[in-house]
Amino acid sequence: MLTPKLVTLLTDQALITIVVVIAVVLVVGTTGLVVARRRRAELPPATKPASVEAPESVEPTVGEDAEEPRDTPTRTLEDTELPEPSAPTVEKPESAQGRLVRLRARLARSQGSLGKGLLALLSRDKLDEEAWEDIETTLITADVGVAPTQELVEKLRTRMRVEGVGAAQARQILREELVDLVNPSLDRSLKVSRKETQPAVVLVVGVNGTGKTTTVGKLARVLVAEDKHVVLGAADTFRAAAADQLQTWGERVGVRTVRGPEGGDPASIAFDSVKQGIEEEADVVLVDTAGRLHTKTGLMDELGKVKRVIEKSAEVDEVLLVIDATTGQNGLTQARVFSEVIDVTGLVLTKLDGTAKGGIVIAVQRELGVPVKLVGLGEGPDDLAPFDPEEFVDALLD
Ligand SMILES: Nc1nc2c(ncn2[C@@H]2O[C@H](COP(=O)(O)OP(=O)(O)OP(=O)(O)O)[C@@H](O)[C@H]2O)c(=O)[nH]1
Repeated sequence: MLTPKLVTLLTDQALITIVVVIAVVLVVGTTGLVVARRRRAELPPATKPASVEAPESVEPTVGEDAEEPRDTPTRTLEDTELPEPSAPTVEKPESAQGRLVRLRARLARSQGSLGKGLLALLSRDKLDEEAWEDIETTLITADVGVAPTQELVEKLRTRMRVEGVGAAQARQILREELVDLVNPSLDRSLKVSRKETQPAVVLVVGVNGTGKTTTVGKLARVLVAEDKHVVLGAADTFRAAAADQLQTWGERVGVRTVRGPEGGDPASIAFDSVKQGIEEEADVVLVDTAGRLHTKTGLMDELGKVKRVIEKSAEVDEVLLVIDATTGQNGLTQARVFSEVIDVTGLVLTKLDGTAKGGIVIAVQRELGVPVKLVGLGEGPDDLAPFDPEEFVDALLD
């Protein structure tokens, strides 16, 4: 029989046992939970599958780009080549010596028929009246002009009579007389040297289309090849593209172009370009002008103003008149008008490569009393050369 004392003792033991069991269960359970949490925290992050199936290609529909997208999986950073930063390339213009040799050959090619024609006629065994008439016609056809032709024929007649005939003799006499006619005593040097505090200023004038802008560009190259510091003035505000054209010429040889608004005042641009030249301590400022020949008074007003405005800050050292050699008598008439409105100091004969009428050199010098200083012999950037009478005549006779 259980005594009350025994019952109390049993109950106490049972209670202790229950408490111990609960405590053990609690401790084991908590430890399990903590370990499980830690394990989960230590697991690596979920990775993508090693290969992903490319989606089936789908034809692009309206509004989608039909080309392969730029960011396809095959494009990696390594295949993308970065472009080299492009530095502006400045050209080195051809030296004077190089261009003279090359252009002499071109001159000989274009003018050969004049020289060879004359030589063939003069070398005839019998120089009768008909032969002399043919010589005259050849000279007139080559634009030598009537008065210089008669002068030359007269001298040739006398010398051939006195000194005798024969091919070698004829060549020598013709060479001497032609050189004399082109007048080697004229000063053909270009005034392009800086003075004490000022750059030299060259104004380039002439009828539109004769090659003024091209000549300014080519002349800049001649001067850069001589290590001169050049500034260009785009005072041809009449033809919209002229300033761009000039700037392009300048950029090719690292020369600055001063320009103004389209249709702006040419005199103010000419002034600004000279001011820029003074500031930069340039050797020479080349000013391109518009060539429209509206009326003589209009032309006089415009060119006169350009010159006067420049002269507020610097002297104008050269006024170069550009004449297109292919325009013959017409070109001469236009040149006369220009020389009446402004004091021309030198002539530039362009497009001599495009005509066999090199006699224009003689005619135009006679007509205007001004020396040909430069000749244009092609559209290439270095196709401009100083004019040399002996070289010119030798090229005719080669
Ligand atoms: N074959 C040849 N073409 C030339 C020569 N000089 C200039 N030209 C060409 O003649 C054309 C007219 O030249 P430009 O320099 O634009 O003439 P521009 O006198 O400035 O004309 P405007 O600005 O309208 O007054 C261009 O196509 C030139 O390439 C040359 O010596 N030989």
